[in-house]
Amino acid sequence: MNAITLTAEQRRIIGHAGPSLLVEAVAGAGKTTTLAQFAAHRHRQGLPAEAILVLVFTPAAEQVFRQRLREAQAPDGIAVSTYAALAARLLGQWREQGLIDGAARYLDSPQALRPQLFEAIEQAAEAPDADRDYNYDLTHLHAEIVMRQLARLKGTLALRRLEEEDDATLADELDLPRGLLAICRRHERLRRIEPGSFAFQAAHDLVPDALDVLEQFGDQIEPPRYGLIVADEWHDANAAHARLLRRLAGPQTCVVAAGDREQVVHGWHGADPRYMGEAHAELFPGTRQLPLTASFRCGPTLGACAAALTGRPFASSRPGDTPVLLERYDPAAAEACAQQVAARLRALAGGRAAVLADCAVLLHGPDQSIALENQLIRAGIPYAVEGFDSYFQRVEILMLRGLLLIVRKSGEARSLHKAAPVADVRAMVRALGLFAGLRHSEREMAQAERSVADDPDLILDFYRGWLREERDAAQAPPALLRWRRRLAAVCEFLRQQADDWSAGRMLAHAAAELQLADAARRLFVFERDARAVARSIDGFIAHAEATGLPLEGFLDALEAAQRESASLRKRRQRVTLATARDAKGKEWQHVLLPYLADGEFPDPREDGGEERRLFYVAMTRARGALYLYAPEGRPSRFLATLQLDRPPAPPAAAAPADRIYLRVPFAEKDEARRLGARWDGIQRQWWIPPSLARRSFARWLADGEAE
Ligand SMILES: Nc1ncnc2c1ncn2[C@@H]1O[C@H](COP(=O)(O)OP(=O)(O)OP(=O)(O)O)[C@@H](O)[C@H]1O
Repeated sequence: MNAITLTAEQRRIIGHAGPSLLVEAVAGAGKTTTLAQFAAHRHRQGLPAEAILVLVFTPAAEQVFRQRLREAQAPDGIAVSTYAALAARLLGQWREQGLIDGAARYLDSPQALRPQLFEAIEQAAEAPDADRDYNYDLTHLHAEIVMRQLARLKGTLALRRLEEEDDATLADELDLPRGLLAICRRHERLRRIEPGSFAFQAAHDLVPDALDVLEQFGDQIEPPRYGLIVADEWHDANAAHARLLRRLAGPQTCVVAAGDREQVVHGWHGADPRYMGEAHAELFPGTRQLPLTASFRCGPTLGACAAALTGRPFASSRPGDTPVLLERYDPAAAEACAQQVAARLRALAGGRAAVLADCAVLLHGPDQSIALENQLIRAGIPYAVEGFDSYFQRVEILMLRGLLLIVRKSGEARSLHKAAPVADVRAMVRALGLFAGLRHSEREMAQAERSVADDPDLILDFYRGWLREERDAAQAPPALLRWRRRLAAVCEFLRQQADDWSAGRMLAHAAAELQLADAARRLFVFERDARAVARSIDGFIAHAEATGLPLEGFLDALEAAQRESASLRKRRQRVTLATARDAKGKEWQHVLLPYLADGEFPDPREDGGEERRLFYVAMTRARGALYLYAPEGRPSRFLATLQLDRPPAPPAAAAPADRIYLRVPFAEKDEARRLGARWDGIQRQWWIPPSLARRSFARWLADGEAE
């Protein structure tokens, strides 16, 4: 990238010398760029790289920040970390030093946490003071509710109060059932043996645990001290993040945070937009707020759409426009949307692969990728899948592929090795075992995978032996045993039809008989994940049906497509396929948003506000143009909000970069207005142009700014 010329606003931020600074700005206004330049500038002024810490929320944001640091020619030694990774590292160090107990087991997925969730539910149900009005179900849905509540209570630090306050008072205050709070308390007792000693930890425990240790053993621990801590995407901070940041900042630390309230997409873990305002100022008294007024990324037309969506002004300083184009597709035609997306990409690239590298197709969820990947493969368009697995490798698809391998009349025609790569055959064994709820040890599972990988025809033996045997009948729930028996019956039945039925028909039969959507619910704690899996299964079946191929032909086609996909994904210049959530902080010249249908985006089962913000994040990733794809008849309701039929936006006015912002208390706003100050709706601050005499506004300016 060419070196950028920093604006006066950016220079003012970078030159900030006080202890704490907060920047709020719309998408693409240069927050990350300016923070990276800030760090580079401090380093050039003599602050060692090791004294600088950059904190972000996701590995994807970490990647973006490192890139911006390189652009700012900052040294490699600057640490960029997620809060969770930092907390894990600190906990590890304290364990090594013997300050805290070393036994904590890390549970890396909601599924892995499920037994503990169920145990807490059971314990709470059996307690003498159990809430008679509460339903202590041992179901996936209930586990999800508990898990979400735990993440939120931890993120907001309300869980700590459970030890000190009684459930009834707290339940009233937090507007939660007393039974649910009691389960959360049980769970925390199972987990936290004593201060500094944890039986197990999930991702949402890491930051609150590190904070607890810091607060409880503060006198024995010397936390790492930094000269500068940079907090990007600060709008996603919850109370635990904010307190950890406060603890890490020593008296000499400069804390610089930036964010955009309209981009909060982590409400589920208690993200609190107040940290973009009054709560931040409470933690870091004397915080200075400085603005970045306009988006460098999104031109006026896209800016006007963003403003219409959010109800908040969106200024642009991009020299060119970012047009927004809407294409309709026929929802009755199976792959129409994916075909139109592929055609657009082909037209954009016009044979130049480099263009593709600056294009992204952003999805609401990974389950939407099947038709798209197939179209890209057919059209020979190189692509990369970011943040989720290509559909060939997803657990539900591996399970269906395993099922097809079981029911084919194998052995005679060719080896199974030809039907799928060895690594996939192993993964299929694991996926089948997962869906069937097999409780084999890791060692036994690995052995089964190895034998099937050595001789893939053994998949049949695996199925006959393990899937049908019932040696864990005593522990397995009866519904699961019934499901396994049904699976065995479906497989036997389908083996009889292998010569006559198409692969699509077989899969549709299996999905209906085995109620695969419900089976997915058994596996996933989060309803959202289970729904995505169910939709992905539907997508795969629709694809198989659309090919009309018999089983062997379909397996051949699948294998060829997978080979082609692997080779396309190896190319250097390729289109990015990602979810809107994973696209946060990134940008591309062309952004395509497919499947903007009613019921898809926004998903009516998700929080409406968060879905709108997710849509805002997705659309504001575009620099050059944004392409929207909506079905005829039932488009996403966000499209109407965008007011796409307004006349074209005028070219961007020059960046209002030279505004001088004032700190005017609410009671003095009329006085400021009378003197000529103007209101900036984005920054929610009063400002004056440089042409006005600053002396008249001195009381609202920082020291040194009034001259
Ligand atoms: N002074 C400048 N002149 C020109 N372009 C700039 C300038 N500062 C930043 N940019 C460009 O603006 C674009 C957006 O920058 P950046 O990603 O830092 O914005 P952001 O506010 O962090 O965005 P988001 O809110 O989406 O995370 C990038 O392409 C960046 O290179």
